Amino acid sequence: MTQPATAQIPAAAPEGAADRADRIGETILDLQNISLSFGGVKALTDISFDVREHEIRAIIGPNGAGKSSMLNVINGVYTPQEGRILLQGRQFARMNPRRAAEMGIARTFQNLALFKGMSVLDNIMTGRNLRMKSGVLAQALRLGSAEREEIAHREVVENIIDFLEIQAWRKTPVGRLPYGLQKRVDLGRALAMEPRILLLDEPMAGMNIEEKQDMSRYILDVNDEYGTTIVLIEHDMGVVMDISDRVVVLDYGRKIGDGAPDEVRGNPEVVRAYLGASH
Ligand SMILES: Nc1ncnc2c1ncn2[C@@H]1O[C@H](COP(=O)(O)OP(=O)(O)OP(=O)(O)O)[C@@H](O)[C@H]1O
Repeated sequence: MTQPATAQIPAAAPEGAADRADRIGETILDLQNISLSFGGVKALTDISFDVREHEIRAIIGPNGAGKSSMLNVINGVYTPQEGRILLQGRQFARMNPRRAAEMGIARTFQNLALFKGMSVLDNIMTGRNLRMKSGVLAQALRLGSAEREEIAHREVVENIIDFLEIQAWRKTPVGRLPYGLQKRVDLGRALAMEPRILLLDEPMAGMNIEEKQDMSRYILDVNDEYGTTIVLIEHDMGVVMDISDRVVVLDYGRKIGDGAPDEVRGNPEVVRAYLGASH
């Protein structure tokens, strides 16, 4: 059964949005006329939007709207047939995951990409891989420079563990943690890359209300304290409207809305898409 749009699109003003608005900078990521098809299926049609430095930018839309595809275009997993990506002023017809990571894009996954048998500490440490200079052999032999490097990396990881308040589970295998905490560890792994842009794929999926509130606070804190630009996909409209500076709305692979939460909430096409949606 469908619910009235007002029930799905809450009217709460974004908390702290005015403060953050002062800190939002120039465009850091610009998607221009992106089209992506899988065989006969058009996942994205002529989508353009930009992301500004230090912004929290949400991508929303009903099931199958193209949100995950858009995130996969940004981090180079999918190559669009048309359009271009401008990242920090450099133009790309195609991105690839390694280049995206080297240019400071990190990502969390809807279906967690953690090593369940490894500890919280070691999982977050995997996020440092790209930044490690010394090879596996030097580290295994604990050669001087490799040891110093590992100590420095561990310090970054310990700071992230403190920041996310997961000290009590540092040595616990991730598979033994409740789902909400595993999501927090996945965020920690992405933060360990010290990203400039963080892509969050449904960070609150499967969480209870309390876990959602915690995760919202961590996202806002990452944005504030680390200055990280955040692009997030989220189904929970309440969360999106509360924490986002601007929202892009997709429906059937097309952009039907783009603006501040209040503007998007009042957009008749967006209301129609959500009234017609089954979730
Ligand atoms: N790898 C793929 N191969 C074929 N079709 C795909 C692939 N990935 C996505 N699609 C199709 O592209 C369209 C957009 O899917 P996408 O997963 O991007 O939407 P979404 O908004 O993220 O959906 P959801 O909210 O359900 O996760 C859908 O029709 C989907 O079936």
